[in-house]
Amino acid sequence: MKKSVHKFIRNYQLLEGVRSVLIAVSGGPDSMAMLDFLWKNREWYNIRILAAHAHHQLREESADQDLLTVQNYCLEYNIPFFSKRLEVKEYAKANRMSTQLAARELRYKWLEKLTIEENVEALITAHHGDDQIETIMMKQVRGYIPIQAPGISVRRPFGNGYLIRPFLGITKAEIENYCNEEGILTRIDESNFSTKYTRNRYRQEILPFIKNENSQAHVQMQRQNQWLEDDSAFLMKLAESELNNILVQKKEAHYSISCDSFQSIHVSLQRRVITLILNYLNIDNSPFPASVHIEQVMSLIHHTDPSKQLHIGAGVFVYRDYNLCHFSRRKVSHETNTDSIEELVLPGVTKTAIGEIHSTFLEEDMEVREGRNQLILAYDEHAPLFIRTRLTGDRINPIGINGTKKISRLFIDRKISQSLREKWPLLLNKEGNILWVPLLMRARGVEPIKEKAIVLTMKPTEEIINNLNG
Ligand SMILES: Nc1ncnc2c1ncn2[C@@H]1O[C@H](COP(=O)(O)OP(=O)(O)OP(=O)(O)O)[C@@H](O)[C@H]1O
Repeated sequence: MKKSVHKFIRNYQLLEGVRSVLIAVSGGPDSMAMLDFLWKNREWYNIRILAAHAHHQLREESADQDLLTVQNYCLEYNIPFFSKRLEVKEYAKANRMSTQLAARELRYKWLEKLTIEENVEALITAHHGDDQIETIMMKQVRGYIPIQAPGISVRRPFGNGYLIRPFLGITKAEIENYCNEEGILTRIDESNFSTKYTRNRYRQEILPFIKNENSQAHVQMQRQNQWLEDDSAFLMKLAESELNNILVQKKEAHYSISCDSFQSIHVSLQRRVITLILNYLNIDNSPFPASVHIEQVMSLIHHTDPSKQLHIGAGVFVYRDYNLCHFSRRKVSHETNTDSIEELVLPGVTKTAIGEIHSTFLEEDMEVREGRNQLILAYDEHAPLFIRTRLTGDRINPIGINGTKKISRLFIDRKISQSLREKWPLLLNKEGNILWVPLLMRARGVEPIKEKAIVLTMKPTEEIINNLNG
């Protein structure tokens, strides 16, 4: 293991020009091994070592033990040690996110501040080769924009310096062996075993299969990821200069490009140009665009349909005007309009003809009961969400029934009046699939993924309640 890590650090020149590092230590075997390894090799690399531990105040007793484990090691070797109690629960509540996400966000914010204050060139985390495999597999399955590398970066800009991961070339088993051999005291994170978290399911189900096929899969994936990262960085640079060539107009919330010029560049750069523009317009950094948005814009530009306007999400609209393609950010109305498609406000309240749809992020202790008036779904898979009224040919894959059902048939079966049928909201996901006809039917296969799930609740008007009861 020691040899592999030295080789990895040398090959990627991870500590070149680095004089001091801050190691993020949770108390688990990975980061304790990192602390021990770099401490014992500090003279070889000529680096100053500092350590930091974030106390998330979640599982109080065990979190105190985590802190003590790291603190004791640092005391023993006289390593400068920093720790902070982070208000994770409050932050999660205020930002309507899971406690896991909140802990990560707060931790990285604090660590970034520390690296700047302590004037260190690098933050070091102990992500390893197994983490790399899990991350790549999760991204492949869940979906990501394949113009970037899917895995964990060996090095990326962070604070005034870099975030570095020297263990990406070795496995968890190698790290555990190292801890045993060196007699390092470590803590076990119980949450690593719960199948409630997506990553743990991959760790338990997918990882053993891959390792059985090729015990060096982590080395392969690490290399592939690095090559993809280098290729993407190069192509993105090219796309930036192509964008300048095809740009006809650029205003604060508006970009116009020439379709002819766009079509003359390579398809690989076309996708990147669209991504660049959509990202420039995405001021609040919501998780967007998705690859499906890029495909939609590509087809808008290639197959001229002048009447077509795309609503990408985050208030960004794309439309054509002869040889021009316009990208424009507008304010999204919070009330639905019967003849257009609107993005659902997340989290928030959207008024519809039959009542209000309340959307919130799922909290750990929230009581929810899925039914016709409530839907829970995975944010990453489905958002942005849209609502619109029915169109001819609309169908849903109902839960509990094989095959699809016509929305028009559903309205007839449930004796919804003709005038209400025209106003009834339908909920669609980013791919345009109908997920929910509020109060009437849910689609199959929209089970929540606990990491970041949205709860949608329809609060119908009195009139609708009476109508449905009657
Ligand atoms: N409480 C903590 N305090 C300091 N560092 C931590 C803490 N928890 C995790 N880390 C650092 O982050 C690394 C990754 O840990 P883990 O996989 O649990 O975190 P994560 O939330 O998935 O992080 P990431 O978003 O970086 O993948 C650890 O090896 C360690 O270096």
